[in-house]
Amino acid sequence: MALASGVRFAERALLRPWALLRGTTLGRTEPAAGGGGDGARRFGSQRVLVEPDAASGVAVMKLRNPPVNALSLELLTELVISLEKLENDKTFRGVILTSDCPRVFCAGLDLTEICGRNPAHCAEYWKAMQELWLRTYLSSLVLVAAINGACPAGGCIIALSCDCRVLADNPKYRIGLNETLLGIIAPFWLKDTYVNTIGHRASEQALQLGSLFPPAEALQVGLVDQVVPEDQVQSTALSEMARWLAVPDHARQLTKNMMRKATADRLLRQRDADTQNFVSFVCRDSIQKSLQAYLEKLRQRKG
Ligand SMILES: CCCCCCCCCCCC/C=C/CC(=O)SCCNC(=O)CCNC(=O)[C@H](O)C(C)(C)COP(=O)(O)OP(=O)(O)OC[C@H]1O[C@@H](n2cnc3c(N)ncnc32)[C@H](O)[C@@H]1OP(=O)(O)O
Repeated sequence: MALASGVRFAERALLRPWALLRGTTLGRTEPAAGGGGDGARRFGSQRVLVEPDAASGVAVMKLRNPPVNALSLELLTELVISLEKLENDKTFRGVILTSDCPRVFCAGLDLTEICGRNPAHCAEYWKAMQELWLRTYLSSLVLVAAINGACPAGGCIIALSCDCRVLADNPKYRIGLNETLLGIIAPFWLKDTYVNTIGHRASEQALQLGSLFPPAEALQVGLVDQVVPEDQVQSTALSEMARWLAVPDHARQLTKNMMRKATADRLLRQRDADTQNFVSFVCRDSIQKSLQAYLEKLRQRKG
């Protein structure tokens, strides 16, 4: 079959996610509100709600890890498994990724997963983060991010791994990689994803400054493809999806692979070294202190 052998190669190289699954409730299926037939049944897990529409071949995947969809190990694992499930079901050609939590798309890494944790836990956590990025970045499905809330750091990376981004026009919904402001450094594959999206000079500035862009600026710099009123985010994401699905799958998939494979391969070639770098970096006393102070500031800052 003509379908990207490169995509398959990369997919084979990925970890099986099942080993990561702890205390999740994946596979549960329930009728969607008001729904009847198979196409209206939703499935998912505790932290990821999937609303599939078999007729259109599009599923809406909602992150629901309140209060801020921080990427806990469980959420990362459930996202990988839900995506894999949709990829293996040939009924589906596209996924709209959005948030079920008000005002926040995704707050990025769950800092409690790397603060005061032992190196083994940090390593397990980072491998799950790599896995989610590889899966989304190389997904054979069309992925559209319907960004209906704040989208810093790891949240931004999930959105950038999609094929297209629609952001709600609310000045509080800022998007970008703010790692430097936490005293940490974006690893090379986050940097590569940024550069591939907005170019080298804009990334150089934004990464060093830890810039979080409000909607108009995010559109201008190319971090998102559309900015629309909040109540039009889903409908616009669906229109974008239709545009992408109008292209024959095999041609689109091969082209996506051609554009993204080299970037993904860079991580695949040095996954263990990247994990070791991450662990030794975040386990430093000075970095732990910065992260603790940042978390404390977040907890004290309300509203
Ligand atoms: C020299 C060699 C080097 C080689 C090194 C290579 C390796 C480098 C390693 C570095 C890794 C880099 C990767 C980083 C990616 C990341 O994702 S880091 C995470 C960054 N995230 C953020 O900065 C977001 C922080 N959160 C917010 O700004 C806000 O919460 C919000 C805008 C998302 C939402 O605001 P609001 O609705 O007002 O909610 P809050 O009241 O702020 O928060 C509610 C609640 O949630 C807790 N919380 C928020 N974010 C996080 C988080 N990311 N993790 C954990 N918990 C979070 C917050 O503390 C509140 O908790 P309480 O209710 O007070 O308990």
